[in-house]
Amino acid sequence: MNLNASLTIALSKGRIFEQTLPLLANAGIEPLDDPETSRKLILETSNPKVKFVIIRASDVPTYVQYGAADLGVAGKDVLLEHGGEGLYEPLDLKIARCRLMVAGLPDTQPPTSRRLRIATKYVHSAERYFAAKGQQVEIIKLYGSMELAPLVGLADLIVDLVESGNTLKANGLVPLEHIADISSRLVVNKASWKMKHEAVSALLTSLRESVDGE
Ligand SMILES: Nc1ncnc2c1ncn2[C@@H]1O[C@H](COP(=O)(O)OP(=O)(O)OP(=O)(O)O)[C@@H](O)[C@H]1O
Ligand SMILES: O=P(O)(O)OC[C@H]1O[C@H](OP(=O)(O)OP(=O)(O)O)[C@H](O)[C@@H]1O
Repeated sequence: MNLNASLTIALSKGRIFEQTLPLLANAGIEPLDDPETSRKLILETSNPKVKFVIIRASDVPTYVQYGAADLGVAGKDVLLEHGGEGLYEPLDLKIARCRLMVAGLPDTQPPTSRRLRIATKYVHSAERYFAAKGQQVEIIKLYGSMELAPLVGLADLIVDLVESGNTLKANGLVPLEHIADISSRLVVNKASWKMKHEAVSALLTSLRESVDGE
């Protein structure tokens, strides 16, 4: 792909990097270093006009919103929390698919003397979900290992991602309510969309062809 402008793409290590790589490779973009072994945070690629910045999954929308990256790949869960300000979300890459769910111990009863406590990393999504149901809850913000919270009495329920269900099962929890289907999306900085439209469109077209299997 012959680009007329340079592009910076924000990616997170792990499943998003691994699953985005084949799509970018179809567009002729391959990293010159492996982020799993290199400590570099800026990776050059086989296309001299394209570089990757390697950041935390939940930081991707922020980098793209402020134009520190032109594009990024972020889970819909992360985008729902961020709110999407300053971003376009033109393509569902259909990778890193899972569900955002309410889960808990199988026999969970709503408490009578206090609000239901929900432990989650997804504070905004959980607030919106329970508010829409007209249920008053207390949200407890955690940064990981949500599955532990009901086991040690920190919360009644959790809101977390479920794929195979193995993590819930291993901890004696069950999925209870489905909040949203999640997959990763290509996000584009609104200014880059205008100023670098030709380059962004070329990449978008190529990624769309890969996703649709054309
Ligand atoms: N078990 C899973 N199966 C499929 N997709 C998942 C799963 N867990 C997370 N995802 C998706 O992949 C994205 C990246 O997840 P990853 O585990 O790499 O980052 P994280 O550890 O959740 O984020 P951070 O480092 O910012 O805390 C998530 O935002 C979500 O959209
Ligand atoms: O239904 P499952 O297939 O078991 O997947 C669900 C698990 O996957 C995610 O964690 P992940 O493995 O990404 O670890 P993390 O805490 O580093 O995000 C999520 O937070 C769940 O714990």
